[in-house]
Amino acid sequence: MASCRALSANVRLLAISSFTRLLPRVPLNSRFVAVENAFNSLRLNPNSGEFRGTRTKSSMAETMTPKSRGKVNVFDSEDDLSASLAKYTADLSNRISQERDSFTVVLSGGSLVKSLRKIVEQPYIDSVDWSKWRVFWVDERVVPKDHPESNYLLAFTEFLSKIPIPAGNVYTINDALSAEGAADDYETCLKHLVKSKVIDRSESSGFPKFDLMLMGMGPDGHIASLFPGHPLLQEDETWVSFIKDSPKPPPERISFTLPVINSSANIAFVVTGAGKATAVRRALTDSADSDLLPVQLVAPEGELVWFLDKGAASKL
Ligand SMILES: O=C1O[C@H](COP(=O)(O)O)[C@@H](O)[C@H](O)[C@H]1O
Repeated sequence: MASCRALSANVRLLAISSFTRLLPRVPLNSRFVAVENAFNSLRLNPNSGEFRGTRTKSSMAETMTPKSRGKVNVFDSEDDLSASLAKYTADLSNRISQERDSFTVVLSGGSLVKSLRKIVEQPYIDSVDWSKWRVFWVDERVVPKDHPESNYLLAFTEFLSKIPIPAGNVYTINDALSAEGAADDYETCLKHLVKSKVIDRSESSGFPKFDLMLMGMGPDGHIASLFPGHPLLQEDETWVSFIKDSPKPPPERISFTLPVINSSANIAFVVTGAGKATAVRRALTDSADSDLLPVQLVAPEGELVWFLDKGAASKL
C-alpha cells in the first residue's frame, strides 16, 4: 500500500500521512419550509426561483430550500456566523462520537478555516471529543507542507494546533510526490480507511461517505479544486484526482471528486463576502444554464447547510 503515515506529534507541520458520478440536480419543487427566527427571513419562490425576505431584529435567518439546495442560514456578522458554525459542528461531533469510534471531518482551504475559530474556544474546546476526530482535506495544493499556499499549513496554524487531536488522526497528502502520485496515494489511504471502517462507505454510491465536509466556495463557484468548465468535473470513477492547470494559483492540486463530495452525510458551505453573491445566487436558485457551476453540482446524500454572511446573501 502507498504511504499512509500518521503525523508525528510536534511536527504536525511536516510529517504526515498520505491521503465520483455526477448527480443530476433535483428539480425545484414547492416543498420547502421557511423558518423565521431571523434577520432576513428568506423564502424561495419555487416557481420563479426568487428569494423574498423580511427583516427582523435578530442576527440570523434560517431557510429551508428544497432538499437539493439545503438549509440556508444568513448572519448579520461573520462573528455570528462563526459562533453558529462552531455550535453546528460541535453538535454533530457529539452526536456521531456517541455512536461511533470516529468522526470523519473533511476541510477545505481558504476562508473557511478562519470561520472555524470559535470551535477552538470555550465551551467547545473542552466539550468536543477531539480524540474521535479524523481530519482530511477535500483539496490540497501540491506544495510542501510549510509552504504559505498549503491548505494543511493554514488549517494547522488556525485550527489543528489549537485542539488536542491525536497526531495520527490527521491525514494529509504526501508532499514528496507529484500531483498524480499524491492523488493516488491519498485515494489509497482512503481505501484503506474505508476497509478498516474508519470511514463509512455509501451504500448507494459505493464511494466513501464522510460524516462532515466543511467547505468554502470561490467567487467563480469553484469548490474544492473543481473549477468551472474543467474536465475534472466529469470524473466519475476515481475518488481523488489531480489538476495541473488550476486557474487559481498554485496550478497543481489534488481534489476529491464530485461523487465523493456528493456521498457525504453532511456538507456545510461557509461563504462570506459580496464578491461571492452572484455564485451563491446561482447555487440557490434554479437555472436554465447548461453550464452549471461546480457548486451547483453539489447534491449530497445527506444534509446540506449554508452559512452565509450578509454580503454573500446580498443577491438572494
Ligand atoms: O483554492 C481554494 O479556494 C477555495 C475557496 O477559497 P476562499 O478563500 O475563496 O474561501 C477553497 O474552498 C479551496 O479549498 C481552496 O483550495
